[in-house]
Amino acid sequence: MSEILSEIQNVLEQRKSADPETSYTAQLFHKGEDKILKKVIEEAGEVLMASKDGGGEHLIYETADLWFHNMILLAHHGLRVEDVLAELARRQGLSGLVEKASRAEK
Ligand SMILES: N=c1c2ncn([C@@H]3O[C@H](COP(=O)(O)OP(=O)(O)OP(=O)(O)O)[C@@H](O)[C@H]3O)c2ncn1[C@@H]1O[C@H](COP(=O)(O)O)[C@@H](O)[C@H]1O
Repeated sequence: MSEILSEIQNVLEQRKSADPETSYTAQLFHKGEDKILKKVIEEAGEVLMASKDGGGEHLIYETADLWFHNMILLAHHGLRVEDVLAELARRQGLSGLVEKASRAEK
């Protein structure tokens, strides 16, 4: 896994028990799931707007916000980035169209 994702994830784990007065992340954990979900949706909307504005640096910035808040949501549920990467690895080489067709057969 990318070193930066790993480092951020370690910080997130530490922030679960940190003082909300001193950390944005600790504030979100303290406010709980609904606030974290609200941020994920808000950041997804900002990604949409950045794309419609032409992408570029703005899209990179908003995508970083979205990924970061999604990592907080995973951590809230006791999940890790490695879990998502493992799922992506499992799907590697499996065409999305083939996977969709296999679901339709069930
Ligand atoms: N990568 C990030 C990161 N990306 C975005 N953000 C924050 O996420 C927020 C983005 O949401 P908005 O723009 O809507 O900001 P806002 O208006 O302050 O948010 P609301 O009041 O609306 O909730 C901003 O406050 C950003 O500073 C981040 N805050 C922290 N990190 C990482 O997390 C680490 C720990 O941060 P703290 O827990 O704050 O020490 C940092 O060292 C960084 O590595």
